[in-house]
Amino acid sequence: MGEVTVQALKDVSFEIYKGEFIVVLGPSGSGKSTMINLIGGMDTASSGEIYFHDQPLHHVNEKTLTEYRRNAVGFVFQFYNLMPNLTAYENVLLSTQIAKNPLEPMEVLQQVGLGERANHFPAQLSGGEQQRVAIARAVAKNPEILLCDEPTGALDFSTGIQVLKLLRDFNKNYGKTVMIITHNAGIAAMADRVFYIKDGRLEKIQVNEHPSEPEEVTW
Ligand SMILES: Nc1ncnc2c1ncn2[C@@H]1O[C@H](COP(=O)(O)OP(=O)(O)OP(=O)(O)O)[C@@H](O)[C@H]1O
Repeated sequence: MGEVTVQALKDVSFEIYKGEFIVVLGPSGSGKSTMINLIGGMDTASSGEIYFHDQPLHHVNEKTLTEYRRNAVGFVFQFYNLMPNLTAYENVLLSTQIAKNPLEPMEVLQQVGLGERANHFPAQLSGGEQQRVAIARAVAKNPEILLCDEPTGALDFSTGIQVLKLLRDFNKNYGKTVMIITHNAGIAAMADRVFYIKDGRLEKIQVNEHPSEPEEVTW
């Protein structure tokens, strides 16, 4: 930034395995979003290496990154980012139209409990319902990795637990990798592994031998 150099991540090195449920915890500004954006191919690192299976994501062109994002990655954001002028169904449908091996949009909407609300626009849905549409949209692409940036940050406790349950179901039922970044230490109990980020460094990785069920999580 002008004369100031901000190093968002430093010496960070780790592997994520297929089907893991990872929670990344850290204070504001510690580098969590930067990490998830690098893994999701939304940002490129100024140095270092990132691989998805054997495919490098560093030093690749925008077309390769676009294909990677399109086929391998689903994103869930804190503030849903739904298209306001499309219905719930159309929001999900749109993402399946660019994916290689998508799931049936209506089936996924039913799985998140919104089959009856498919023809409603985002403004006609509550925050929790909008987040469920956003999860359906990400899941319907059938990605290998689901990256979630503060997915429960704007929700009340019980709606947050419902959303965590959906993310956990996707992880368990489809064997997909889920990574959640959050300030909320309570969510860490659900993870197979917890990454603690501080000042751009990966301070510690904690392994949970017995991850909690979403219903047991509290904050
Ligand atoms: N585009 C950018 N230009 C300059 N600095 C940036 C940029 N993006 C992030 N940073 C800085 O990099 C550091 C890490 O930011 P990042 O957004 O990854 O943190 P975070 O842990 O996700 O924070 P929060 O929980 O508040 O979202 C911060 O110091 C931030 O100010």
